[in-house]
Amino acid sequence: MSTHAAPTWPAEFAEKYRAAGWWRGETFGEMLRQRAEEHPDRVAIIDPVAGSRWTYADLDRRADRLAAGFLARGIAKGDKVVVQLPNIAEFFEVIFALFRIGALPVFALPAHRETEIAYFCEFTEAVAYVIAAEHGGYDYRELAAKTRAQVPTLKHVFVAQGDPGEFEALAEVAEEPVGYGGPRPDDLAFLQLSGGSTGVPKLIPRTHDDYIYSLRGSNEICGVDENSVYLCVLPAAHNFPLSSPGSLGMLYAGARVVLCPQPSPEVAFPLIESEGVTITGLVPPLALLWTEAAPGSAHDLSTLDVLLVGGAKFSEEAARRVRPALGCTLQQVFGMAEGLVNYTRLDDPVETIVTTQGLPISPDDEILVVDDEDREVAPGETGHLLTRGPYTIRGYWNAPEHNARSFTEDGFYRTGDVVRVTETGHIVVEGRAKDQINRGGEKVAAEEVENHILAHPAVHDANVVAEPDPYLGERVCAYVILRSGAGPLKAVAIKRFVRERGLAAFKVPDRVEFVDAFPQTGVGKVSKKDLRNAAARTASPSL
Ligand SMILES: O=C(O)c1cccc(O)c1O
Repeated sequence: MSTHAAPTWPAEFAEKYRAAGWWRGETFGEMLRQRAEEHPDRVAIIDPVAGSRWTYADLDRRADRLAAGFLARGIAKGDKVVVQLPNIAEFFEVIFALFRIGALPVFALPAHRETEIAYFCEFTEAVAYVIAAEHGGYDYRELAAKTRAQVPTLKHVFVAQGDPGEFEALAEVAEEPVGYGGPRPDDLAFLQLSGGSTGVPKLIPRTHDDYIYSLRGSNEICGVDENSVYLCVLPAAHNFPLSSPGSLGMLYAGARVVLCPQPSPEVAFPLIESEGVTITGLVPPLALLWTEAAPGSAHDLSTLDVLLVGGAKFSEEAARRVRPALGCTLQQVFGMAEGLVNYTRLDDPVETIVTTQGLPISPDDEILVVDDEDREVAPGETGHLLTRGPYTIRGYWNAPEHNARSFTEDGFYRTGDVVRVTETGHIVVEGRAKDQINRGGEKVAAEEVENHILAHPAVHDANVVAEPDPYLGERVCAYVILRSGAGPLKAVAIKRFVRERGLAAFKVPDRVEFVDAFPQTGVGKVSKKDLRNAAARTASPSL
């Protein structure tokens, strides 16, 4: 059955999820077609910068025409297309065009640079790359030129917005729609990025059936209906704003998405007022900022019903301030692009909302909390979270060795999170076992950053750990041992070196400390725990 380059659900699980009604045989392409037939004139996407308000009929027609243009350029079912776009309406036009023909978007973030983009393109043998000409003061055409020179499979670069330069403008690609055989519901819909803890990012294969179920489940839990208006504040391709319940949840419900070009209260609050936004999702640092700004704001935020906060730990004190400041219900969300998503429920008692990360979406989400030997801990005890279910992957794309470590033999995903489950079944995140820094919701794999620092000719060894930050929660701290004989080096030289290797800015160490040796554990391994403690002791109170 499977043509996936990744493990998928065993037949008996697939049958169970279909019989339970979780997988309903829907695809994204058909879903949009249905919505456009049901309510063609309802507004689907608002892009305030471009001034566009696309109805469901508009989005449907655009996706069809672009799909035809992609097909005419030889982009076919199963092909990979790296999509790196800011929060603009074309993001949806592109991904629905790809969904329709069964080509797979690979969701890059605007913050990714040469190293990441070249890796995504090479690893997936991408045939096309979609960018905006410029965004946030950065020229993506230069990035595309470098990437194309490096990746032979990459035949097309499409520029969705701005001067295309040497590349093809997306607006020129559209053609009269043609017939095409779309994907099946159990085919892959796209590749999402893992927060990961390994040297290179892992790719997460999601199917139409499984992802659409997570949208339907999220919509129900978050009270989304056709009157909802979602403000997409975080980068649109991120799993959280895409699906929890996110933009795709809105399109599933026949609701409305307002694209926010920038997350500051100065930009977001006027949009909440003018568009009557009812629901949005933020990472904790932004939730803090909004909570501080709202009481003094002249803007009417009264339409806002629900604020989802997730991506990193949200402190109880900050959580308590959300309703008084913003006048809306807080919903904590603890999710992962690999699948499992937990929400506090809208009618949970306040104490539950401010102290837990909620309950899974599905009755068929299986949760295990285990010790270091994979034995279940006693109820209420803290341990490693393992999970399996109707929208949690059974393996990363093309990564058999990594999969053997990240999944148990019976298909549970090792999340790397350390949790406990309360008597009511609510999950409380207590920490993590994976070697990762959670920088305000952006997950940074320590090993990936260490590898880049190690490439510096003067560096003998490097260890990267999290240090506390009052705003981001955590930031990236690198401990570096220089080679004997290497001249003195400044911290900025390491930072610049890493940045110039073409790494997303959020991965560049915030602090670099030079040391003569690393603390060791009893068995002589580097003690990251001691390094984290040292970093915490010496961290400056703010950036
Ligand atoms: O990846 C995440 O952090 C995340 C957070 C909230 C909701 C999600 O779906 C997520 O994937």
